[in-house]
Amino acid sequence: MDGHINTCSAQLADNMIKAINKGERIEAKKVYGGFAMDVIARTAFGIELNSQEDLNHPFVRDAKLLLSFVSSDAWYRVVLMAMPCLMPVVKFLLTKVFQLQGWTPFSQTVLRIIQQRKSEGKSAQKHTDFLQMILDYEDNEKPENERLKSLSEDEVLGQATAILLGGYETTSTTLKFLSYNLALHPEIQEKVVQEIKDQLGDGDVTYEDVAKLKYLDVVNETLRIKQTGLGNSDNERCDNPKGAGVLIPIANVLNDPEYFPEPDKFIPERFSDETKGSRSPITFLSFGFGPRICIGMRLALMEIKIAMVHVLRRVKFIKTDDVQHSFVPITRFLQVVIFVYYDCPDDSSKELQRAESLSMKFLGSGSLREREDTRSLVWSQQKVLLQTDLR
Ligand code: HEM
Repeated sequence: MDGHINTCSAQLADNMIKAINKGERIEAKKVYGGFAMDVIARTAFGIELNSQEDLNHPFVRDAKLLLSFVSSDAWYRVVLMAMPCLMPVVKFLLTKVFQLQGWTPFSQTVLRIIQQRKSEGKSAQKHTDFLQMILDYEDNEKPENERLKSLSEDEVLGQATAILLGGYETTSTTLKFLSYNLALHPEIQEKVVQEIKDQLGDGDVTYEDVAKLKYLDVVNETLRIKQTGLGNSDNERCDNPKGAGVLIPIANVLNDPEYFPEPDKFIPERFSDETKGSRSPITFLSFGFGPRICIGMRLALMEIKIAMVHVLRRVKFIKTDDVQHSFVPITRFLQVVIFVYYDCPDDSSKELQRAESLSMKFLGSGSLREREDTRSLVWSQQKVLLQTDLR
């Protein structure tokens, strides 16, 4: 898998160099979005593409359509957040009237790949992607009673879609803000570059190499200061009313001075082994916590770090005040008006109760604009134009 990520990262760095040679600024979300799409296409579906250059590839086109359809600005998500009781009406409209336009082309693409893999028979096992891993459950040669339950086509499709939806926006937005923060803090950028020089050679970056890059945990500080997720949930352990949505605004925990002194400052050393060890692990909620923690966390961190190594070996991010703010839809603000908060039963873990009380502290104060969760939604809309140069 790290081989696929290295290939995409090298493409990413090449594309940045092309922009630099043309004297252009780099629109961070565009290049990192292309990169995240390429990594998902290769690691999850075994499709080799360079969407950073070829936006017309059918996989990219279908995936982008689906992503726009399920985006958190979508009208039906806002309606459902405010009025979950309207679920049957929205479901009817989406399936019968609007025909799930975004969903159909993507699911057809994935179903085509599944059929092709099935027609390849045993030789399909040469594919090393996520889709093949879940398809292989069906080919399990163990005795029937020891066999893992094989997944239906719909389930395979559902899992594949979850990977696309979970891995695209989050990873590309994190890379966008990481680059932005490194541009704002040249001394931190140089420390990262020095660590890469000291710890690694020039070639591809392996999983083991990534573990050597301690200071590159600057990624975690980026996730803390400009978190990409709005909330997390632990439905299994909490006693929610049937049908209730659960969102824990993680931003207030990540910005609580009790755990992260001077929270508005960008200080990667907060994530050094010593400092990290002195905090409860639940204070870092960027990937969630507990049984529903992000399943893509390790992949995301590896992907982001490998990308940064390839880019920072060749490219320098330069400080500029020119960050453009694009239009923030009103739906984004509406979304944060409603939170259905859960009531933890007494037997839930202490950590969860702690997170709850931190969240309540936050929820009880401030105007809508000051609320951290609103800030995180606005941040994810920001367009960042990076000023770069050859290193
Ligand atoms: C920086 C990148 C990422 C961040 C910040 C992030 C964050 C999160 C968060 C906060 C959750 C919710 C956890 C909860 O409900 O408690 C989540 C769930 C999830 N993430 Fe990620 N994620 C990232 C990357 C990825 C990637 C690369 C993938 C897939 C390859 C992925 C797949 C998923 C899936 C499938 C879930 C749902 C898990 C479940 O409900 O059991 N994520 N992620």
